[in-house]
Amino acid sequence: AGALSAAGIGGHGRARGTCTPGELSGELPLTAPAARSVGAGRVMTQRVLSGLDDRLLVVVGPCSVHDVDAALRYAKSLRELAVGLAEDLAVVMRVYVEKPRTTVGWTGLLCDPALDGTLDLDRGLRASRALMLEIAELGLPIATEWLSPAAPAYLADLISWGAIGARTVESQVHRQLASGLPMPVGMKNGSGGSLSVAVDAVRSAARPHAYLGLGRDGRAAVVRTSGNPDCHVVLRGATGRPNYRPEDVREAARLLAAAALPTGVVIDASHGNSGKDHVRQAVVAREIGDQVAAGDTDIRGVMLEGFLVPGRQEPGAAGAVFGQSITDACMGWETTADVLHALALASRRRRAARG
Ligand SMILES: C[C@@H](OP(=O)(O)O)C(=O)O
Ligand SMILES: [Mn+2]
Repeated sequence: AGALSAAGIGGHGRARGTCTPGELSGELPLTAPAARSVGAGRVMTQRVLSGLDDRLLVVVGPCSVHDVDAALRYAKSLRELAVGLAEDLAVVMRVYVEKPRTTVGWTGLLCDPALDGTLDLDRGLRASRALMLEIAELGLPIATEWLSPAAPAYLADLISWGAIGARTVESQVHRQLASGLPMPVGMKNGSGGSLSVAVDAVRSAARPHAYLGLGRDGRAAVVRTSGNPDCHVVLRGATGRPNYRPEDVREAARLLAAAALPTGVVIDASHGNSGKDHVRQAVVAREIGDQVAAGDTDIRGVMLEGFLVPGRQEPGAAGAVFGQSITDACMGWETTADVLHALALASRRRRAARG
């Protein structure tokens, strides 16, 4: 008999209560410094995405967080670099605690903090919120992908920019979720490369919705949303089909304009745009920088996957490498810093070209 049997549905699962969102916030409250960082990060991303702020948004960090010490070490280095480049770049750190898998695999810090399939979500929820709090208190805005519809109730107050991934961008559940979130949300193009599903997702998320959700008290709730006006498309390519080039940005702008939506996009230099090859990713990021320097104002931001050590390793590998991704391959710190300097120069050149 499954959990759903309690509801008379029958099924193969079983449910056991966990902390409510209110209880987790009570254990790990949003502090004033963290709230200031989150709020400033939301205003920054909204202003850059709308074009009010002419800098370039850079969403950068590891594909996934599996080791909180390594993530914090990275955050401290990134914060320092972000301050130095703040004239030209608006930097937000990827703190991805939920990982969508094409088939099966490790599902992230929130679901499997021990990296061993024990799926201790009680521990993962706390580890995720505690890490995000520490990073926000550094004054570094945080980006994350929203996967479980219940996750925002526990973590949204710490996030300045969200993503709906390529595997869930067609999901009405995720579009409804995004329509009520208090931060800009990037809609990745479909895993097969479809731009239109991302444009549809932006349109849907901009509208009010009502859905069955989770309240802070942990009870099921009817969630009513007003619509999120700060959603946008993220060009992340697809297998063998990169979409970061000028003609792709023009196509995205055409589809967005046809839907009476703002034409600004973020381009993900990783994933389908570089075949998850961290060496190729740096080349792609520089090419995107060239497009920015040439004056392309529809490119509002760039997503990069970078960590302390380049490449990737298997989860739980013997002799695990500190600061190396256990999901998609990432650029190392030095390469990421070089790319950020190049993107800052590109942003400066775009500003100069616009006079
Ligand atoms: C999950 C992945 O995003 P995408 O949905 O583009 O594969 C990522 O950002 O690590
Ligand atoms: Mn990734």
